Amino acid sequence: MSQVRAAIVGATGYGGAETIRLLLAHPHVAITSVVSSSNAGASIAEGFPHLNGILTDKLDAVDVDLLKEKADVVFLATPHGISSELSPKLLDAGLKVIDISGDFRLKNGEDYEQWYKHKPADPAYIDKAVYGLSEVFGDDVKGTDFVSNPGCYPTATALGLAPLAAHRWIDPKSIIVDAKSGVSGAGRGLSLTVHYSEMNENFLAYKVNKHQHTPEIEQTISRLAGEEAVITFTTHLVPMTRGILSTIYVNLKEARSEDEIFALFRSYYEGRRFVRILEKGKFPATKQVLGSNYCDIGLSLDSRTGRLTVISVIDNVVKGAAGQAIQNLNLMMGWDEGTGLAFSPVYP
Ligand SMILES: NC(=O)C1=CN([C@@H]2O[C@H](COP(=O)(O)OP(=O)(O)OC[C@H]3O[C@@H](n4cnc5c(N)ncnc54)[C@H](OP(=O)(O)O)[C@@H]3O)[C@@H](O)[C@H]2O)C=CC1
Ligand SMILES: CC(=O)N[C@@H](CCC(=O)OP(=O)(O)O)C(=O)O
Repeated sequence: MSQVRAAIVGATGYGGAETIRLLLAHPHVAITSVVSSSNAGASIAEGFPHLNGILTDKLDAVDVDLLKEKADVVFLATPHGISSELSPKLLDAGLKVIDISGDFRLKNGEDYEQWYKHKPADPAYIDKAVYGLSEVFGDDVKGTDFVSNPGCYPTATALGLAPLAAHRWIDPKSIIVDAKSGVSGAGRGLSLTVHYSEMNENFLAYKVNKHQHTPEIEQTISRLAGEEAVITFTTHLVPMTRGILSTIYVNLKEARSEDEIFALFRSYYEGRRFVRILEKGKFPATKQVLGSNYCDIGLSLDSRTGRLTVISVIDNVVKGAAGQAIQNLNLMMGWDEGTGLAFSPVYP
């Protein structure tokens, strides 16, 4: 099989660097361009010494004609508001695009403007973008040229709710999500919040009732449940580098046993190797998925309140970004979805 040529725009950020790390181990992909808007001409290894002797290519400038010449598929790991302009040009040039940013996730441009505070993309391209929550909408991804990769919190949260929503077992207006992330979720750029002495031995809630992932989770759950979902969603920063733990509370529409709920999750994710449903009474820790594409889910039905608690963990830069992006490339290309991703989590 000839190699697919991949370019990474935003290669000097955390999402881009992780895409590089994972693609270097992919048997059917060759990295042919790493792109920077601010540092073209420098070696990628200059800013990322872990790549010394592995990938030392010079960074290319952002240039659609050059990308057309050098690549078949472009991963965009850029801040919001860049892909909305760049993706249409790349698609028009005949390239495949996997957008790791949030620019094409929301189907309603007004929602995007309200939550992301950027101008929405051209509606024709928003329509074209396939939302790539791989285990849930993977069939839509097959054969497409344009994937909008889900956000990190929405990946952990929606995977924890999808079987219940798709089978209409839950009240989609009763969902409360309490989610925590490591600081790499905020990217490589510096800010006071992620400063070591501010974050070390600290734990805080942020963007309360204002997080841009709220409408994305609602969009997915509404689509699956066939009725409008409204969620309460609170995000927290934890002093660790990687990992998301999403604790989800939800009311069932009708009484169900815990065994029925476990059976539903196991059958929904049957054959999907990256979602692991834990045994009854076990709950996941972020460390058990560190550096991997797994999403581990624990469940508990509280017989006292009748409420279900779902706990879902991912590595934000792998399953929450680069790993799922590559899983989506595999689906786009008709390869096994686990190609290049079949490694164990890092432990300890
Ligand atoms: N970190 C995470 O866990 C996750 C991130 N994401 C999303 O992925 C995207 C990237 O995030 P992350 O890697 O964390 O962010 P970073 O801040 O670490 O990296 C973003 C990179 O984008 C590049 N960039 C900035 N401006 C432009 C521009 N005008 N044109 C092209 N490239 C530009 C910068 O590199 P340079 O100056 O060299 O061009 C920078 O290194 C974001 O949209 C984020 O929301 C999604 C899921 C998880
Ligand atoms: C810890 C942290 O700051 N996380 C980021 C997640 C950003 C991300 O990955 O999501 P988007 O692609 O939608 O920006 C946040 O909460 O905004």
